[in-house]
Amino acid sequence: MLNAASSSRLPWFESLFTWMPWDFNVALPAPVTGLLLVLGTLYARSVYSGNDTSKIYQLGGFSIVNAWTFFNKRYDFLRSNFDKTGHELFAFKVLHYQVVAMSGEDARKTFFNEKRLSFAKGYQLFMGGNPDLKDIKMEAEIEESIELGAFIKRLLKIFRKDRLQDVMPTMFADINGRMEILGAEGKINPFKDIYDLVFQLTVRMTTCEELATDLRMIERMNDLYWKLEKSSTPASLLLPWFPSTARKDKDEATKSLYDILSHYVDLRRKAEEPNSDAIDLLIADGADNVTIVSFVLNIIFAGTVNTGMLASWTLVQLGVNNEWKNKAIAEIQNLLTTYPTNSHDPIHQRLSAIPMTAWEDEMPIIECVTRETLRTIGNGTALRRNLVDDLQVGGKTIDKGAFMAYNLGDVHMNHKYYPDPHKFDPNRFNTAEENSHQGNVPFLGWGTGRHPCAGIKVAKFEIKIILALFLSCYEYELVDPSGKPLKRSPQPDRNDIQKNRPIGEPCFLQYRRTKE
Ligand code: HEM
Repeated sequence: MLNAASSSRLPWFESLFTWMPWDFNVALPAPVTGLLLVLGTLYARSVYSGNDTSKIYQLGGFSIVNAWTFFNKRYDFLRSNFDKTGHELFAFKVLHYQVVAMSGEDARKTFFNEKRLSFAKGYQLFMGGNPDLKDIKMEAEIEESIELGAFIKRLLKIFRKDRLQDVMPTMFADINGRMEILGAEGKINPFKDIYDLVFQLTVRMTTCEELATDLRMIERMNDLYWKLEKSSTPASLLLPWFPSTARKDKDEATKSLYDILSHYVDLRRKAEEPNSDAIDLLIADGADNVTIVSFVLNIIFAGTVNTGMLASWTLVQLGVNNEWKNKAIAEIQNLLTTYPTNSHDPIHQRLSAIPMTAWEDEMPIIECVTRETLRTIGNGTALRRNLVDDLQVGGKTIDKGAFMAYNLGDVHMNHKYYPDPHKFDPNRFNTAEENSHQGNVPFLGWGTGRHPCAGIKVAKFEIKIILALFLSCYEYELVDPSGKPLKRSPQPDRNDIQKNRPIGEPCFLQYRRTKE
């Protein structure tokens, strides 16, 4: 018989199973509780035991616990174990997979520069959320380097400077359209509304006019991406063969996204006149539907997640830093004066007359602000897989097949490189300051070494045009859910591996339109 006195819950034990596909959240009889306490103690003892100093420090513990914390509390798991062990490398098991967590300068250099490490295989297992047509058996196996190379070649073609210049007025019109819906004053949640806007802009740049103007279809696609994110649980990623609900949701969402995009590709194939939209360019290159859809799905994922995150956080930071907000506004005003148009035109049209070169090279203030924002929030974990036998790091050997994890916070939150690292201070990146450090301060927000971000130009461009229009047309401040102004920006949830949203209650931008 179970009653309140004879049963209890063990939070740590429940936590082992919250990632499993079945519900284990039940009250336990006392004898079971006792047994679990013994097991729990054994587990705790074994966590840091039995290490050979010539080898990489091996964490003990149940691999299932490591799996759970590595997925759900990744940042805390890595940082706390570096602190506890005092080692620059430590290894642990996630199920039967060996993972080596790395920190320090030597490890960083190997991690980002060693050509025998696989980028794609690193992310495949431990990062979900992106649509993968292989899940629905719709992609041919191609050698990774060829596949990645072809992907980046297409990406650079779609995002060429002249294409961005051409599409700029339409993008400004898209942003303006959304702003008109917002009305003269109100409150938005940047982590929803700015994400949605970035999603729409990315669809605009990577698909075709027919889809980019169908807001209901864009919303449907956005919902499907959310479904993908939610279904990226440890169980669905580590046990893809297990028929969990999450796995089913993931496959269904991928299939629906495939069907939607494939429909638009067919539509463009049948069009009488080809145009210069991205899908038409890909068709003209001879790509089949699976290749086009796979490409577009991945770009929308890469584009929306990171760009949405950075655009939202930059607006949040400026919402509590008036000094930098005013400097950014002055920079935009200055560009409007340098590239004059009819001052009676609506502001979005005047901004779209600024040439691409100016967006890239003539906005040093906004560059510093976004870079500092990225430093303070860009603390995700980069992943690789070792494909060779004898990879040496710091005199220790990393086994063939092992996964490797490097958290960007190792640099971005490091007092050695960035004193008072939690302080938001764009001055760290003004050119004179950077020169005084002789370029020795590493910055990993856009990656480095063999896999630097291929979308950096387009991401920066999108963020700048959103900021330019928002800052030019609205007065705004950061407020809590009750509308009370916030003095400080919230902290990002560094364990939120998908989107880095704020910890705690949501924050809002309370705005008032001041210009048309
Ligand atoms: C604010 C926005 C963005 C940020 C902060 C960002 C950040 C990064 C980082 C840190 C890496 C390196 C990861 C690693 O070494 O493991 C990376 C790589 C990459 N990013 Fe971005 N990214 C952003 C936007 C984009 C966009 C918009 C695209 C595409 C449209 C994109 C495409 C890529 C690709 C393809 C790679 C891999 C490059 C390669 O393997 O050589 N990114 N990004």
